[in-house]
Amino acid sequence: MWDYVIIAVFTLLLIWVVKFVNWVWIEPKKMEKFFRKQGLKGNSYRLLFGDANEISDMYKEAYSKTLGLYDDVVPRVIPFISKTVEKYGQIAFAWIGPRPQLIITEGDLMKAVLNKYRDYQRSYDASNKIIRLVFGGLAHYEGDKWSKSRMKLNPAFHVDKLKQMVPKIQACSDDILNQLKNKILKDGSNIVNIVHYLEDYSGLVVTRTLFGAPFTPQMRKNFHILNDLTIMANAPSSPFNIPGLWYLPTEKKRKALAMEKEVRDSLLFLINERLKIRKLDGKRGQDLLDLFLDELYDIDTTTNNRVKARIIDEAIANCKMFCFGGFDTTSNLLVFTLITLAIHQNWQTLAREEVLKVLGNNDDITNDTLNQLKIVSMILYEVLRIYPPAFEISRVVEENTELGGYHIPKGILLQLPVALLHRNTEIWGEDALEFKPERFSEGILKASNGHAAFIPFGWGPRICIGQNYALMEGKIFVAQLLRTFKFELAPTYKHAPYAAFTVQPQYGAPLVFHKL
Ligand code: HEM
Repeated sequence: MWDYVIIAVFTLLLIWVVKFVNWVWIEPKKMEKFFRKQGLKGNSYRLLFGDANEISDMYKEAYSKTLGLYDDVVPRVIPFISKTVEKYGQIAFAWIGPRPQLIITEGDLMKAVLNKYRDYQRSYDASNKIIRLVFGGLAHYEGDKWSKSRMKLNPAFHVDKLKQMVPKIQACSDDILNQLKNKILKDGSNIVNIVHYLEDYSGLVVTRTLFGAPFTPQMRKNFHILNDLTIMANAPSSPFNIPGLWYLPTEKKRKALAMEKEVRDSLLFLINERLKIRKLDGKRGQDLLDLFLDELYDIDTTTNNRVKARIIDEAIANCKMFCFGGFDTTSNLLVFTLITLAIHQNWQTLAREEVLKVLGNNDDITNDTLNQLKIVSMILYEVLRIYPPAFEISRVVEENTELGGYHIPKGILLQLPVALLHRNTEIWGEDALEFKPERFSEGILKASNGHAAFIPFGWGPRICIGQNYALMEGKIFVAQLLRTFKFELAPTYKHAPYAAFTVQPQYGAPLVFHKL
């Protein structure tokens, strides 16, 4: 009997060892040979860690120094990717542990990948389990499930719906600007780190306009927890990328699950409150939260509890995703807009003149007046070009395929560094690294010399669902701020954009405000 047990254990161990050696050495080396045979270039695979140590060293080195105000931020934000492309060309391979990835910076290929959403899918499953705690719902669905869900949610961001939101968003922006004024009066100092105010602004806008809910301290905390989870997942040294590690009871895993539960419980409360109201007034289709719960209103009361639980679970996943999607991205677009306008005072003056001319003494902003703010739009576009909050987009190859004349096997991770495409001098011209909003004066296509190479919100069918909403939110805040304050960089400001999940200022954004 014991003989059989020993043989079984030994066989299992042997299978595991063979699989491990295959994963850690044979497969990566085979893949490297396959890539090189096709003329692709990249670092040689190094056992188990691949490029991980080099990536980690590069980040340490990049983050140890600050930049000059006019320096390019890419070598600091994505040091490994920018070096790899510099060394090996527009399509290069690299290693995340034993996992190969292809870095693609050629614009047409990037767009080809993003256009084919069934052939190249989101990489959340492939990345790590913490990411899955945040990225659920629409952003995580694939194929038909995604297209059905996207069709259902699109109306929440339709232009007519957005027009109706203008007064509500303006009210959010006024609330935040009042807080800023009060802080300056109370402290007697006009130096403020604007990051916290802009985070509150984007959290407030999402909570009020998409979920029709109050921005409670717990709601504010939810946005930050989701953000922290993505940073935890994305840390260059994160152990979560090692297969199997998630199943061990590590402290990091316990912490991540507890953080997610706090958000989940709070969103469940929000959903239950909405369901109570709907039961009383019977109305529906008011906002995004209603669209998440739509299916629940349609089913009859005899439907089994498992179906209801599934719908609520998906609504929570979507709430988390939209909280994450609409928070850090928009607030960092605004953070870098204010930093940039503080550096380029001439553009601040031009934008203020435009705002005062278009809005005059009217307190209320309308969709029409927003459309007339051409200079403000040009500035937001130029900031999105230089500091795209999502500085890279990734996909996984679903089936063996051909791309740009290369054979790419199933399962390969594709990295598409948006920030590098936005700096390509062949597309944008020799002044690509300079802040020049005037390049957008005749529209986006003209700015990129006819190349369609401006993709801060992604490209193709899975382009950001909230792009117009985010731009409107940004324009309203910038307009209201310019009517209220002049501002410049505080002497303590250090220019140090870095890659958390989005591009952020490493040491905050202290600005000096002068009331107009
Ligand atoms: C400046 C602000 C924003 C930027 C730069 C941005 C950027 C992006 C990008 C690049 C993608 C595509 C990612 C990919 O293809 O893998 C995306 C998708 C998405 N974004 Fe945004 N985003 C912003 C604001 C928002 C806002 C305000 C919301 C919602 C409130 C939002 C919700 C989403 C969602 C749900 C998706 C997934 C769409 C899908 O898969 O169909 N984003 N965003």
